[in-house]
Amino acid sequence: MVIQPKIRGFICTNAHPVGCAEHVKEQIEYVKTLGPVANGPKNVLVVGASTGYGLASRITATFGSNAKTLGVFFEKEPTESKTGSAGWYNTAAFEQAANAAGVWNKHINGDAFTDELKAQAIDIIRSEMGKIDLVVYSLAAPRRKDPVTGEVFSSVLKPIGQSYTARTLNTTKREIEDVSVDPANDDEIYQTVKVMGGEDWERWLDQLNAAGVLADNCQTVAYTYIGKELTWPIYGKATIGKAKEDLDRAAAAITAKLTDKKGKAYVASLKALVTQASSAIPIMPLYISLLYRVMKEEGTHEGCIEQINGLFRQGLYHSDPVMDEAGRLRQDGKELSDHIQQAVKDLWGQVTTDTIDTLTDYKGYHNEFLRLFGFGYSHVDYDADVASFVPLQNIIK
Ligand SMILES: NC(=O)c1ccc[n+]([C@@H]2O[C@H](COP(=O)([O-])OP(=O)(O)OC[C@H]3O[C@@H](n4cnc5c(N)ncnc54)[C@H](O)[C@@H]3O)[C@@H](O)[C@H]2O)c1
Repeated sequence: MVIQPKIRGFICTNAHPVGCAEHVKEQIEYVKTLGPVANGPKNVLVVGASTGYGLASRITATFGSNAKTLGVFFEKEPTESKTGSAGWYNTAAFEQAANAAGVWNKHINGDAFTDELKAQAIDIIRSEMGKIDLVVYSLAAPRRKDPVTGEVFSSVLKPIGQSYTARTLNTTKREIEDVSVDPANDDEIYQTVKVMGGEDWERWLDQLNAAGVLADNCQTVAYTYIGKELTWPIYGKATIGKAKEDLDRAAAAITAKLTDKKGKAYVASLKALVTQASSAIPIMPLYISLLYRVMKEEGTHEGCIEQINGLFRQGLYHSDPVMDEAGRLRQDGKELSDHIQQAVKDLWGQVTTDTIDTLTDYKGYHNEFLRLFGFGYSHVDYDADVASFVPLQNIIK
């Protein structure tokens, strides 16, 4: 079939297998050019492994360290008549490259919040991998069913305390407009923490630890975004920020429980980037379009794969990693530097619908958004007939 992008609001509802393979290939090439990660991981579990930061983590572990990876994700399987989701096609391309390089890789497609999936992962680790020395937790999900009570929680992206009004870029209309978001109530805050906080990360580590499948000196990392004044009202000091604060609590709890094996849990703060998750956050399309413009001009722009390689090479596997006062690993220093934030703020005040293309890098933002779904690659023929069905050989049934 011929596959063209179908964009609905902030999401693209289909994906292109050939373009997704390009998206993965570029990241693999980047890791290879940097060479091996010194003392890198050997046996890695990546929860949220198919897109964004989790995919970049899996690629870095595989092609920077020859590590075995078990990837967990929630993706739509393609059929002969329907495209799959981007994460499925990304994984197909990843799997092909990892198999060709002779590096073990398997995947589980399902709900990572369930205890059944965790048990399934533990079985595979025990029978096929050996003890895990790195667990990457990179989930971005709108809902979570509590595995104990069965209650379903939903996350919201809302400010806390007062409503928030700001200029944003309406990506459907391609216009600058004001957006107002009402503050969350206590229940919405609670539910967001239940979904995006540290509870499930901790549960993963508890169950892995109880099963005896964690190696001595193992590490685990969960990803956060901290930001600054410009994004605090809708992120850092909003519902999602509350959930992310709970990661700090969970990191301390996990580290305490792993004392015997000298294990360590880290929260890593990463740069704002276009991913499926971030494009859903109000004002982020404008903030990121302005940030890209400013950081590209300065030559300091980075994508997921650059950020994760920085995290592995200067953080997780560095003998003296740079940490903030709360013990978090940071890769967001350049984004949060005063002069970059000030430049973004200045442009934010000036930009109008007519100046979107001159004052922001919306073109770059939009192209990167398309690439998340395998579109927007100049050397891929989007009029060509391609098979939508792409099987995964190494998927656990
Ligand atoms: N994008 C950013 O700007 C940014 C910045 C800093 C930190 N982060 C954080 O990084 C993490 C990953 O975000 P991302 O932007 O890469 O998101 P993403 O949407 O690209 O990836 C989410 C991943 O989670 C998986 N997933 C979602 N629900 C699942 C479920 N129920 N069970 C199993 N897998 C499930 C998806 O399949 C995918 O692999 C998040 O914690 C996010 O807050 C993102």
